[in-house]
Amino acid sequence: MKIAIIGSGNLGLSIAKGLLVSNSVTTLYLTKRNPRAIKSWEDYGNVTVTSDNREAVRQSDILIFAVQPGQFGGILEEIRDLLNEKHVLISTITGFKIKKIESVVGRDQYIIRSMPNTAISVGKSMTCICSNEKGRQRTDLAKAIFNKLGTSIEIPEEQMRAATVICASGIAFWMRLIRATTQGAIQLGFDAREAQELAMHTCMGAATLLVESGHHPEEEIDRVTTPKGCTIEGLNEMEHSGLSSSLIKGIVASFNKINQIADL
Ligand SMILES: NC(=O)C1=CN([C@@H]2O[C@H](COP(=O)(O)OP(=O)(O)OC[C@H]3O[C@@H](n4cnc5c(N)ncnc54)[C@H](OP(=O)(O)O)[C@@H]3O)[C@@H](O)[C@H]2O)C=CC1
Ligand SMILES: O=C(O)[C@@H]1CCC=N1
Repeated sequence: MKIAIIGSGNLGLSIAKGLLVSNSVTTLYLTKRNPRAIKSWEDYGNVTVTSDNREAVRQSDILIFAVQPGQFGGILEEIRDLLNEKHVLISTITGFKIKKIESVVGRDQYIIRSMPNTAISVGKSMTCICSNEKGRQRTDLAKAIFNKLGTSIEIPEEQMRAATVICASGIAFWMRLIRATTQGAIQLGFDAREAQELAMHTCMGAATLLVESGHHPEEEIDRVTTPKGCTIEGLNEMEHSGLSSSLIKGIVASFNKINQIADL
């Protein structure tokens, strides 16, 4: 696959790492306006780092856009005359509707909107995708790419804002929970490194249990909570302090913020 990542910042480079580690690219163009800081990515051999978006588009078939929302329209204008039947446009840009993309490049392009997260760099992204009408012919391709870098599902475009909160911002939410657990473990006597290791691997174990069993979380909680035991004591104290409620409120606040800033 000949892929270009237009906008190689936090997310763009996470995608690049995932693609390279999983051997998913023949050639990879990485673009940004100031490419000097990422020049060392060319050491991979099949990677070209450049500020020339047009050259990247000419040399690639799959174009992954990972710039800030305010930068995307101008870039589409810049490259639209180069687009042809070989190109598949994959946007990761928050709140940038397919209709708005089509208004610049036309409806006769394969357009996919995606919402991955930074765990794509380690092949563990939960990625939601949707497409324009023509793009439906390329959703299998997009899914194949994102499934190599984690798990993907197709959703209606109206749910992309919610997917952004749960999957993309979600990485930060889970990180904060892991950090809080680490702080608790340090207070109980583990050193910081050990504490983080215990928190990370327990978190991974919990998620893996659900993924592999298909169980509801409460079913697994029931297996752990000994009557009159320490687990239920801890869980109830957390709930008295609003654990579930504060998570839900945070998710809804994040969603409301997207509604304010996004053009949907
Ligand atoms: N970060 C995340 O976890 C996620 C982000 N997203 C979405 O992905 C997009 C990117 O986010 P993020 O990676 O955090 O943002 P960053 O600001 O880290 O990256 C944006 C990149 O775009 C480059 N850029 C800006 N203008 C141009 C241009 N004209 N041509 C080429 N490159 C350009 C910038 O580099 P330079 O200034 O050198 O040009 C920068 O490296 C956003 O729309 C965000 O909503 C979606 C899901 C998760
Ligand atoms: O925080 C943000 O607005 C962007 C979108 C999802 C992740 N980062």
